[in-house]
Amino acid sequence: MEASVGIRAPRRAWGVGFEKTQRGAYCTGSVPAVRFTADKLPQRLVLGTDPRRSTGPVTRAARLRPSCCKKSAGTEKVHYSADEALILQQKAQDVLPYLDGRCVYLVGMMGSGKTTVGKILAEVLGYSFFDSDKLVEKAVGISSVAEIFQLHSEAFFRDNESEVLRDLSSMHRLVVATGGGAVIRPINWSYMKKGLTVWLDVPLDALARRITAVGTASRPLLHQESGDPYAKAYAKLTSLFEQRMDSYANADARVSLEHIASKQGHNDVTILTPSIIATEALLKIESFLTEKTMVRN
Ligand SMILES: Nc1ncnc2c1ncn2[C@@H]1O[C@H](COP(=O)(O)OP(=O)(O)OP(=O)(O)O)[C@@H](O)[C@H]1O
Ligand SMILES: O=C(O)C1=C[C@@H](O)[C@@H](O)[C@H](O)C1
Repeated sequence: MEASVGIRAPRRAWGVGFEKTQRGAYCTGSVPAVRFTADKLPQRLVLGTDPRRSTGPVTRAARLRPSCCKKSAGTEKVHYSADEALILQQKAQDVLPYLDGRCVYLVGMMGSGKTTVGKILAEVLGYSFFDSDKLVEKAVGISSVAEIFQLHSEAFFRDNESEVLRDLSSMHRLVVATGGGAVIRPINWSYMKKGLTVWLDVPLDALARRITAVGTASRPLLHQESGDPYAKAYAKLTSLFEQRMDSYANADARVSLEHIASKQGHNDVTILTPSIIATEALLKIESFLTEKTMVRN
C-alpha cells in the first residue's frame, strides 16, 4: 500500500519561480508535492512499533500523514533576490555530480540555521528536507522535544535520535537538519558520515540573540524560568559549545559566518542572509568533494 508523507520536493533542482513584489523580483521556493511510498521509508519510521517510544497507540497512517520533516522547502515560501537565486542554482548544479545522491547533514548549535539553510539547500539540490528532531517526535509519539525531555529524559531522546539517524543513513538525496546535540555521540557520526556533514558555525552572541527573539520554550536545554533570557541563553550556549566544539569540527565542511562576513569586508554576521550562507555551504561541499576526488586520482 502506498502512503504519502508530507514531504514536498522540487520537480527539478532549479525549482524556484520568480515573483514580483513591491521590493523587486524575488524567487520563491514553491514546489509540487511528491509521494513517498511506505516501502521507501525506513521501517521504524513507518511503523514505530516500539512500545518504549510510544505513549499510546499510534496508527501507521497517523505516523505517516503529518510531515515527518519540518516543513520542507516549498511548504513555506523562501524569499531571496534573483541574483542570489541564480548563484545558488548555479552552485547547486556544480555540486550535484560530486554529491552523487549522498545526503547532506547539517550540524551546529541550536539556532544556527540548520532548518532555514537546510530548506534552501534541499530546494536547489532537488533533495527532500528532514529535521531529525521532528522525526524523533514522530517516532516517540510526542509532539515536542521539550515534552520528550520532560516525560522521559535526555538519554531517552538521544537513543531515539541515534535510531532516527541510523534509519536516515540508508536513504539518499536528503538534506537533514540534525539536533544540536547529535554530534556528541560517536555512533551518530558513523551514520552521518555516509553522507556529507556540514557545520554551521555561528558566533554565540548571534545565536543567543536569535534564540531569545523566538523564546526558549521549545529548547529544553536553554529554557530558564527566570532571569534575563539573553544572558542565560548566552551562558548556556557557551558551556554547551565548549563541550561540543571538537565534535562539530569533525564535519567534512565548516561554514563560518564570521569567515563569510570577513570575506565581504565587514564583521557583522547579522546581515548574512540564509541564501548567502547556503551558497557558502555549497562552495564548501564542492571544495571538500573535489579535493577528495583529486586525492583518489
Ligand atoms: N541567516 C539568518 N539570519 C538571521 N536569522 C536567522 C538566520 N538563519 C536562521 N535565522 C533564525 O534563527 C532562528 C533559528 O533558526 P533555525 O530554526 O533554522 O535553526 P536550527 O539550527 O534549525 O535550530 P534548532 O537546532 O534549535 O532547531 C529562527 O528564528 C530563524 O528564523
Ligand atoms: O543542542 C541540543 O542538545 C539540542 C538541540 C535541539 O535541536 C534538540 O535536539 C534538543 O533540544 C537538544
